[in-house]
Amino acid sequence: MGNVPYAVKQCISYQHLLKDQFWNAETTLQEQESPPIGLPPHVKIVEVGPRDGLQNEKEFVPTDVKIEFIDQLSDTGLPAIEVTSFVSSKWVPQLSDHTEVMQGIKKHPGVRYPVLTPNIRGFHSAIAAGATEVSVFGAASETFSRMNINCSIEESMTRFEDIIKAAGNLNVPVRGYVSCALGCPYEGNIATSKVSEVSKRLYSMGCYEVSLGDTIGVGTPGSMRKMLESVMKEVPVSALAVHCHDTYGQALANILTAIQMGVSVVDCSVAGLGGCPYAKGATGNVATEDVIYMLNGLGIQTGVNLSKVMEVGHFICSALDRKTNSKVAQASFQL
Ligand SMILES: CC(C)(COP(=O)([O-])OP(=O)([O-])OC[C@H]1O[C@@H](n2cnc3c(N)ncnc32)[C@H](O)[C@@H]1OP(=O)([O-])[O-])[C@@H](O)C(=O)NCCC(=O)NCCSC(=O)C[C@@](C)(O)CC(=O)[O-]
Repeated sequence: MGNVPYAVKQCISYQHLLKDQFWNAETTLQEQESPPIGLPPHVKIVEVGPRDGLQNEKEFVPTDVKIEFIDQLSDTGLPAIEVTSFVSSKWVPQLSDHTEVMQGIKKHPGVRYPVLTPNIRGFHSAIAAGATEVSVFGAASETFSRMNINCSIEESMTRFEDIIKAAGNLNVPVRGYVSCALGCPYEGNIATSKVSEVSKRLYSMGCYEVSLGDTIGVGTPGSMRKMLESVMKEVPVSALAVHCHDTYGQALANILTAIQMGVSVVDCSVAGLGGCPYAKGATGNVATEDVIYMLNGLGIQTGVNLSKVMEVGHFICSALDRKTNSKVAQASFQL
């Protein structure tokens, strides 16, 4: 017992040490001027917490909480924040306030605010609400496509073509998702050739970036490598992003594998929030805090302030009455 105050004191100073030395990208980068050979010097973080993170929440998250959440994220240095989805409110009731959220947030210059649009109706609603970037979301699994957007892969491509054409007329950039890139909740293994085929179609249609989703978090560094080798034959690596759920605890290892292969865009969700309503059992995305901590340690720049992201994670977890899924936040706030 006599040692407790001393141990606590040590822990507190340890936390300060962490805050000064590991949370801070500048300090880490000064010591390690460039990342190891073969790794990109900069990684773009796409924050999907307000959309992917919240879409599966059972209780409706008040609109003003969503707006405050996004406004706080805008102050962290994140270059892109996925705000909401212009989908059917019957399918995803949690995001039925898409217009109010889009119109309520303070848009920072230099931050992109993409929204999900499954069809031309969603695209028009998004533009009317002030969106200046949209994402279409397809899948490499036929069954998942039907369960998620109620149409075949082929039909989804026709819908996306309409969106991309309309977006082109308005100079609105379009991002593309390929779900089930490393496995499907209904079909199990998905052929890498199918992932590369759908990725190629989205890229050829005009998506400036294709995000490869491990929707149920079953991938491993081995399957990530195999899948990327196949996709990179069809789409330049500079146009690829990875979107890893952490169901099996493999997300950081999978992201590191992707980065080692030249991918420099990573989707993640603050506090590891999330899950897809049409992929039962899948847990949240990899936590933004954990990705930034890893990248800081590798000397890879993101431009994102880790301390500020952790504060936002604390805000949203308090609002949801939830424990964070970020290991970095758990370790840092344990006292
Ligand atoms: C695509 C639809 C709309 C087709 O849904 P549907 O039922 O086939 O469409 P419909 O045309 O028959 O319309 C049904 C109702 O929805 C309305 N509707 C139709 N379109 C819209 C729209 N845009 N906005 C608002 N309402 C819309 C339409 O007006 C109608 O209303 P009703 O007449 O019954 O009152 C539906 O299946 C849907 O909304 N799906 C969304 C599913 C979703 O958001 N899933 C989660 C995101 S994907 C994901 O999480 C994976 C990802 C991206 O993160 C990557 C990864 O991890 O892999």
